[in-house]
Amino acid sequence: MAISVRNLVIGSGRPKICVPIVAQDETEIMQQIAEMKEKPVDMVEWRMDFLNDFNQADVLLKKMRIALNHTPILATFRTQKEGGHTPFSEKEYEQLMSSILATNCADLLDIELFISDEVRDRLVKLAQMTGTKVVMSNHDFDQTPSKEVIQSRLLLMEKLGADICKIAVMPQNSGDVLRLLEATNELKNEVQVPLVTMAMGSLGVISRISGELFGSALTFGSLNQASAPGQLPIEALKQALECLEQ
Ligand SMILES: O=C1C[C@@](O)(C(=O)O)C[C@@H](O)[C@@H]1O
Repeated sequence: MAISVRNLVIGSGRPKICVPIVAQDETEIMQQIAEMKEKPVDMVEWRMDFLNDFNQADVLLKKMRIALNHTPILATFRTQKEGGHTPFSEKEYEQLMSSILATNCADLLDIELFISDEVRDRLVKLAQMTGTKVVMSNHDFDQTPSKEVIQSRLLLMEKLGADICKIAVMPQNSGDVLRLLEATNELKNEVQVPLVTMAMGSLGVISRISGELFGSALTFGSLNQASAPGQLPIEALKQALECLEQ
C-alpha cells in the first residue's frame, strides 16, 4: 500500500530516490542542499550521526526545512551497531529524536527496530502524536539473514506501528541477494505499508534499482559521499530506474 508524504507517493510506481546528507556541520549541510537543487531528488535523509555537535540539531533542522522547501525530510540517527558513525547512548538517542520531533520539521523519523523496546515504543508514540511518519529500520552489515528472519523483522516493524518498514543486509554471494529480493517480493502484497529493502555492497546494486518489480519503495542514492556501501550516484540511479520502469 502506498503512503503520501507532502506530494510524494511512496509505494507505487518507480522507487523514490532518497539522498542522504552526510555532513559535519551547517556549512556542509547547506552546501549539499544547494548541490541537490539540480538533481532528481525525491526525498532527503539527514544522517545526524555524522554531525560534529548534536546540541544544535533541532535548530539546524529548522534551517534545513526552509532550505529544502517541500522536499520531504527523513531524520536518521544510525547507531554504531547498525553501521552509524558516532557512539551514542540510548538515552542520548531518545533525547535527540524527541528534540527532532518537537520541531515538527521532519516528515519522517527513522527508528531502529532493535533499540530497546521502551525507547522504541515511546518514540513511535511521540512520532504518531506529532504526525511524523515512522520508518522502522534494521541493518545487518555482516551477513544476510534467512528469508524467514528478514520477513519476520519486517512484519514485526509493521505490527509495532511503522509507516514504512526497512531492512538493509550485507550479501556474501549472489544467492544472498536473491534471498533478499525473494523475501521482499513475497511480502509486498501481505503488508499494508511500503517496504524498503536493499542488499548493500557491490553485489547488491541490483536490489537498489529493481524495487518496482520486487516491492521496495525507496532507494538511496549518493550525492558525494555514500552513507552505506553500494549506493549509486543520484543520476546513475535515476537512469537505471528509468530503464527498468514498467
Ligand atoms: O537505512 C538506510 C539505508 C542505507 O543503509 C543504504 O544501504 O542505502 C543508507 C542509510 O543512510 C539509510 O539510513
